[in-house]
Amino acid sequence: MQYEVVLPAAGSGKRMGAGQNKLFLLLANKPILIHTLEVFEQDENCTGIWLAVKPEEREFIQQLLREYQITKVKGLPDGGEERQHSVHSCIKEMEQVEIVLVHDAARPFITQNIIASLVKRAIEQGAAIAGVKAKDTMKKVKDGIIVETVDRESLWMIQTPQAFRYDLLAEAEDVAEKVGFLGTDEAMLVERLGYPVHIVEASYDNLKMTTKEDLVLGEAILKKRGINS
Ligand SMILES: Nc1ccn([C@@H]2O[C@H](COP(=O)(O)OP(=O)(O)OP(=O)(O)O)[C@@H](O)[C@H]2O)c(=O)n1
Ligand SMILES: C[C@](O)(CO)[C@H](O)COP(=O)(O)O
Repeated sequence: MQYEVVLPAAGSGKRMGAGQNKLFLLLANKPILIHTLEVFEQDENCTGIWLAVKPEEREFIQQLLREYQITKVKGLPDGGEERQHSVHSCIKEMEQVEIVLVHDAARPFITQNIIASLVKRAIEQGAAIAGVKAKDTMKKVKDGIIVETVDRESLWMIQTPQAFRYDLLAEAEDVAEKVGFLGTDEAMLVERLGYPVHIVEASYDNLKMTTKEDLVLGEAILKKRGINS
């Protein structure tokens, strides 16, 4: 059940509006980035971590890794213009492993149980991603007017981790780069190859820290887990 994980951490946090990389913001007095890293550092099945970082932030992040005794990081490749490029830079640098997970560094509430379910399914099926069923009615809108209500029963809100056989994801990333296809998650790149991607039900707590409101929710999730500011 071993795997290596790619954590894209080279974003700009525009929607957070913090004026800095949102991963450096504190939740319960610890950087968001460290919360996420500690889940994988403490997972015995994780044999390596790859962090895509902004060059100008590399030294600060390396300092954080030392301060919080994160020992599994194998590389800190340069992030790219888009999230997909940041992930691809890690995939190109790492050596072939059986299973690779891609997980947003901005999702600090992931649990080892969900990770284990994803890795197991990826070993069985080749590709498996985290998600939760849509709770709200979803509609397509054009020019401010509803054009379609989408059947909610078939809708899932997709998260990370996304787990793949390494060679499958590497091929999908290479093909996407070659044809100039840009997706919002890794599964899209594998789907377009015609390969079935399986869903694993995760948790509504597996939030991505995106806007300021998420920080309040994040503190509440940590408090629920007995981790207080
Ligand atoms: N070029 C990019 C863009 C995003 N990310 C990472 O991908 C994850 C999910 O992206 P998102 O939540 O969109 O982060 P940002 O791009 O920083 O946010 P925004 O879109 O609000 O600027 C984050 O951990 C972010 O650091 C990355 O490594 N490289
Ligand atoms: C990969 C992802 O987290 C799945 O929901 C999401 O697409 C990332 O989007 P972002 O805009 O790059 O945060």
